[in-house]
Amino acid sequence: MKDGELTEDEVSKHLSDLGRSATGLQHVYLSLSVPRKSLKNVSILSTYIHIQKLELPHNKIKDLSCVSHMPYLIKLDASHNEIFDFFGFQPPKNLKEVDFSHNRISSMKDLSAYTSLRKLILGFVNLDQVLHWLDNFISEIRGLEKCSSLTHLSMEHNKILCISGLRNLPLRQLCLKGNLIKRIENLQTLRSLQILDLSSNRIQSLSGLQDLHLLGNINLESNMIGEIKECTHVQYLLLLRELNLKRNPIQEQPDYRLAVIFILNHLTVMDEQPVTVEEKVSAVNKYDPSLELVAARDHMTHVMYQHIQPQGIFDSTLPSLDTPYPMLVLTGPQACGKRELAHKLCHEYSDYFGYGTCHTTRGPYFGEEDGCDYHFVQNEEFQNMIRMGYFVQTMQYGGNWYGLSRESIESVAREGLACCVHMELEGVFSLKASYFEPRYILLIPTKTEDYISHMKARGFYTDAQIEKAMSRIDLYAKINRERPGFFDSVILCDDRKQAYSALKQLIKEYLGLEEQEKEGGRSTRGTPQNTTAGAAPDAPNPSPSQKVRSSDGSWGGARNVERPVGGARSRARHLGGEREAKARRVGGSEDQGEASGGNEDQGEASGGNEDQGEASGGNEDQGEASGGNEDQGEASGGSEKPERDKWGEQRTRRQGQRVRRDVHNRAEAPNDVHSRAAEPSDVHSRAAAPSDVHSRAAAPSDVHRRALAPSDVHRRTTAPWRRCPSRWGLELPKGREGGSKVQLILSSADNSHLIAYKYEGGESTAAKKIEANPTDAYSQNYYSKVQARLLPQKTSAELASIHRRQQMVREALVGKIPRAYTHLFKRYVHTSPSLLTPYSQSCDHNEDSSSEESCASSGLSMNSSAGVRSVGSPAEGLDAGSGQKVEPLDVSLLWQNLETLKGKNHTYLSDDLSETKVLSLLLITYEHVEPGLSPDSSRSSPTVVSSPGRPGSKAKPILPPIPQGRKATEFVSKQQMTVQAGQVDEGLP
Ligand SMILES: Nc1ncnc2c1ncn2[C@@H]1O[C@H](COP(=O)(O)OP(=O)(O)OP(=O)(O)O)[C@@H](O)[C@H]1O
Repeated sequence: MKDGELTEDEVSKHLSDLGRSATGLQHVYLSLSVPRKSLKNVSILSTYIHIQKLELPHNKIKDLSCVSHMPYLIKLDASHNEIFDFFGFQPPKNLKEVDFSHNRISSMKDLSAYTSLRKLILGFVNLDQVLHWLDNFISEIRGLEKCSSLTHLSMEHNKILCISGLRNLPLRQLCLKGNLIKRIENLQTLRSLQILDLSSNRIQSLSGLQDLHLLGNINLESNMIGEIKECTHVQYLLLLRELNLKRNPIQEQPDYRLAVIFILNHLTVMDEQPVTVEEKVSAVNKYDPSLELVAARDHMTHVMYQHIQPQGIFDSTLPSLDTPYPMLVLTGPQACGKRELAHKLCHEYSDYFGYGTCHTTRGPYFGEEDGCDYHFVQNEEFQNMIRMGYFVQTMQYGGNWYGLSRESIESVAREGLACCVHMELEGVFSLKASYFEPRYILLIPTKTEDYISHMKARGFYTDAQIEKAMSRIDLYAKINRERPGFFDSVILCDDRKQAYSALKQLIKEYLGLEEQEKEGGRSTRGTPQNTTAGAAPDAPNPSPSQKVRSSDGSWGGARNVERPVGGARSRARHLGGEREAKARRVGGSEDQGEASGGNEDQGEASGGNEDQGEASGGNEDQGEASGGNEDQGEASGGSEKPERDKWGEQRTRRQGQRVRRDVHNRAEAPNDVHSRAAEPSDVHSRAAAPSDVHSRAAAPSDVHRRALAPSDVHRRTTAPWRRCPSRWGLELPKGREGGSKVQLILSSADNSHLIAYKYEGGESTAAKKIEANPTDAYSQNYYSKVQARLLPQKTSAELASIHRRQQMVREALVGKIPRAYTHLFKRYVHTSPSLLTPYSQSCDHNEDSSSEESCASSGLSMNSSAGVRSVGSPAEGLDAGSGQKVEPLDVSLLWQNLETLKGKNHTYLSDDLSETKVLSLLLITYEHVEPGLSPDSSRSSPTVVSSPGRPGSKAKPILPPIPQGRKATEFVSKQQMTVQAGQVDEGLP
């Protein structure tokens, strides 16, 4: 090759692809490739007119005019040459691919004649001069407008300053790498673009790509993209699979990769690394966690900090197995009115509710008061509070932190009030993870225009905030739709007044205030069902659409339970002047009158499960039991409020050691006893409201549980919500008249059956089988919850012990076994055979299990009426007994308590005991108050004997045997310790 001139010999060596000419008349070579020959002159190629593919890369060619004689040329590679003249030849008609990269082309020209052009490579067209003459670079894309077939354009490493001249091209691949482009622009018409390389430019934003829906690969390496949010510009490019953001400032963002993967969740390759499934899951969990996950994290955080920081014991709100601290949570989207409603409610029902003030890091709006609407704190302080474990839950909303502190709740609880708070959905989820068990009311707007205009009218919110709040309406609706029962109730809040009425109605129903109001208007009391249907006179009936009862009916359940209690109380209060007058005569105050003679107290004392539980389980409750629980507390403290809060009764209890002192009140006020007994109206009123007594007595399980959790008894006093568990409706046996005190309860395993009970006066009637209301999901859930908590805690030894004791109780009751308890029951058999007779006979004749259980009951009954406390302590009896080593199990205490019933009561036994498995035994005795009864005898304390303590209680399920000769008092107190753990023994004899 001479002077870089291409010769015929050279050509002939490099020809290839023998084929037919375009005319098809002759055979010709179709391809010529002469690379790296330092060719300068290729003019000889003018004679090779049939060439279709010409490759002359890495030569020194400056002139390609020979191509003008190649009409059939399809592909031209003239890269790495020294060509100045851009397309300096006549356009071959079928020219489809041209590579002019690495030449010396400084500007583009009109290529409209090259209509067949599909691929044009113009990279590094001015490489040699890059550093010298900016003017000689291609700085602008132009001349391609008519290249209607151009699908591939590469103009890398030029000096293109801005993207232009590509309008409506059918480009599928575009490479503008290594230019000076600052902005992605003018690409929106490239609808076919699939691969875009804009690497090594000065691009700061991905804006401009959002319409390129076929884009699958974007290379933006070595640019100036700094914000993760830039990725949102391409997040709706659903075909985008590969993105390269290497060497961009964005890489320094924390968790950059996860963040980008989260936004662009269709990516399969990112920064030239495959995106793994794990990364995608982590990204979602990090940036869009489910509400449950948020709640769990929040809860975990607070639990952890509560554990690692020293904490005061907030006993008022401690979790209790049966009676969680009462809380009301109003939830709903921002500015739906929940805060306003919460304030209003707390104001109007200030005897019941206190506003739980949350903390927030947002600044106060105009008119907001620190400590009233929120505790406004700085972010630093808030974070510190989190670390100190002060919060029950927290949440970030709109860039601000919100948190409900334990102290906020506790300060309300200390007042003896239920805590009313408002919060967003995440807060609800978080609270649901905590030990609190609030009632949740969803306030939801349905008229979006009104909602928006309300938010606008407040003037606090940006459009984005309004939009966010709006979007959350759907979230609330979705949760409500998909999780029946998640909210206890739903109130539409388009109209604030109506919403408040609906809320009030719910609250009133729950509190039983409606009942009381009705009772205020008429002396007779409706059934719970009657009152359910009725609306409060002063509250407009919310339309069904406004008030949606939760699927689990928990409000309803609560309501139905509450009413009898509230009704009884109000009835007791309404009972009238005579009793009050007497009470005043005797005790100097109405409250004393109530304490000693009030039917409420009687009802509670004799039949009230909770009060029995309290009575026997807690020191203060003993005071209650013997003196009329709350009323005596009040008696010594002052007059009763006209409409005293049930929940507020705890205040009375808390306030008062006086309650405990009242243990003696009765003894000191025997006249009260007389007045009480002398008031048949009381008894009758009670008889007239059997469900009242029974609703309370009918919850043996309640007593049972309470006895299982003696420490809870104490805490319960702070838990006005506690009346809720009395959901086990007990039907009063027909034919009973007069007498009302349930003396003895033997509960079935599932607590749904009352097996035997006993009350004073009236005719003998067998107890009815009582089923827990199956529709009361709350009860069912509640009970299974209790069971779930109890069961796993029992060791096999405990279970064996329980079983053994149950067995022994059964056998002892039917007089079959001579073991540990035998002597106890023998004593009773001898002391009170008359009551036993009919049952013991039936036992003799019937060996089957049902009769055995019947006999068990009868045995209990017999025992319950045997022995009088004053005769001798159980321990004495034990000591004097057979001398056997006796386990001081519940039954021994049972015996002790049975003494109090000696000869005073009739016993009624279940007539369907065969159906009932006696798995737990409860004995509840209350002092027997009868006319003429001596103060001393009436002072005997009620006691609950129960099966083993619940996990966490101090009660040991299995007690050691009593050493021979142990004193009765020791034994008793030990036993009671199991029930009354941690409680002072005030009031106990
Ligand atoms: N501790 C909390 N946990 C979760 N959400 C909370 C908490 N405290 C307040 N919120 C909720 O955060 C959202 C924002 O509260 P903020 O008080 O700033 O809003 P607002 O415009 O006054 O609306 P609202 O009238 O609903 O309170 C509200 O929906 C509020 O109920």
